[in-house]
Amino acid sequence: MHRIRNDTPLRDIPGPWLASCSPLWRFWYAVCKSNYHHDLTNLHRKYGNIVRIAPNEVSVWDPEYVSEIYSHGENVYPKCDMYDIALPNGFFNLAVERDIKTHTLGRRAIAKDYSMTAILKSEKYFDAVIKDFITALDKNFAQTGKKCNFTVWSEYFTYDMITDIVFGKSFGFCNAARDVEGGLRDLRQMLNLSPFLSYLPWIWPLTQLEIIKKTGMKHYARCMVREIQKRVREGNPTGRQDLLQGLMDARYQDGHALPLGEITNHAYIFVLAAPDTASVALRNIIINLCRNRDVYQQLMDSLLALNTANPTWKDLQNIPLLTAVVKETLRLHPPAGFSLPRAVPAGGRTVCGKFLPENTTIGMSAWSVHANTEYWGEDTLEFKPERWMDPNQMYKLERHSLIFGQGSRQCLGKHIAMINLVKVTAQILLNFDFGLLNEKNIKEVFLLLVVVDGMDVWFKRRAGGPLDDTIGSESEKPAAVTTGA
Ligand code: HEM
Repeated sequence: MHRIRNDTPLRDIPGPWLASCSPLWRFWYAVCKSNYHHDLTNLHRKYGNIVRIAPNEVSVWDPEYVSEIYSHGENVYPKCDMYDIALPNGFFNLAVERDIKTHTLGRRAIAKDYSMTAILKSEKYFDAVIKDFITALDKNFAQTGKKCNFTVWSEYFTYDMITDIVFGKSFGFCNAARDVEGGLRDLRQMLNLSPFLSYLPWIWPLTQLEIIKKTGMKHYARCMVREIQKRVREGNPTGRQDLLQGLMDARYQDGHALPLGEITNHAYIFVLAAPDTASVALRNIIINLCRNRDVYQQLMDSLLALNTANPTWKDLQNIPLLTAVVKETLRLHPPAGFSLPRAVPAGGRTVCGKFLPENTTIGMSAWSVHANTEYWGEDTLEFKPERWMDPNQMYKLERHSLIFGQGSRQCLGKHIAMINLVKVTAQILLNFDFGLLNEKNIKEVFLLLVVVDGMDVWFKRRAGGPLDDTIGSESEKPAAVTTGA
């Protein structure tokens, strides 16, 4: 232990003694206590801008280093070996590829389909999924008076949303009001295992055991493979340009198509990356609106002033507060709770005044970075959407926050997530009055992502809202919730 701690230039970097010589410190906080997102921030408060959190790993707190560690181009810090945990099938995997050149070429081959302009072409399909969600909330909760387990229902929505955009049809969780084919149960099982596997690397060989593969992802994997094989067999009868079609049409610079194994990996990653991140964001948006009724009221007034039951993305851009509420929620409760680890490039680097040799693992946690009062000011932990409406603050936030990561590995689905979160929030507000139940049961759990469990919500049709057929004359009411689909 003495040698692990001291036979390295990292010996001078402050941090807990146990962390400097064993992975057990992190295992205790990240796996056993499940509060690691806050524990890490407290470490930085105690030890400063750079902290040793494992024998070969440091965490950095100063937001100015975001552009150094998560950059574009030649100077990129590559992803570290923690990403090898994703089960390899031998084909390129966008989210876990560590080689910079391979990643750049692979991302370039598909990136055009994920720009804001490209994603907005699917707006009418998003509207249809949102409509299913609103109708299901109305039928199952507003009309019955039953409490809604919003932890689960927000996942139904985001799973429907991502399967619809990837495969051209949703898996129908909202309509069925249940976890179709056990896909969400599989995702949760995998999420529960992920800190354990990530922070105790010697456990990795176990992931190859048949029994773990089967319990973890059996149904989920079966659904993905079935949809892809069907597309290969039957072509694309609807002609809809969904993401799967985009992947099949995509070409590398030299003209070659993506092999099927690579397409499968992309589809897997999209359906893995979206439901948990976006659903936890939606839960936190609802919580913040319930706890900040002044902001809620301002938003309602602006939405009603639009005078339409089906505002488009473009209409909603006239309400900067709405996008600000979504971004502020993501800033205060970033779904990704782990510290986006990278490997220090060849030759080593000096960071926060400390020399780090090549291959040191280095990372920044969005939770810690966003909580840095020295950089952002004393009110950084307060819910203040207006900070996103001040051009100076917004510039700093867009550049140095880590909600979607930064640089060449920034989230590919950022626009999908933002459009859907903004639009679904608007529809929930327009259609329902709502509030939290049993607030003391709501808890955040660190599972690499920071999930929100135990969230119950009541919904009532909003008087005079699109679903309401008892109050107000026809002329006073906005049109019924129909979407462009
Ligand atoms: C609120 C929702 C979301 C959040 C907060 C989020 C957050 C992130 C973050 C922080 C990263 C960087 C990880 C790293 O650097 O290690 C990332 C990467 C990624 N995300 Fe998201 N994500 C969200 C939604 C989505 C959606 C809807 C998709 C679906 C297409 C998606 C696909 C990806 C992919 C493919 C990557 C890897 C990109 C690469 O390495 O080139 N994400 N996301």
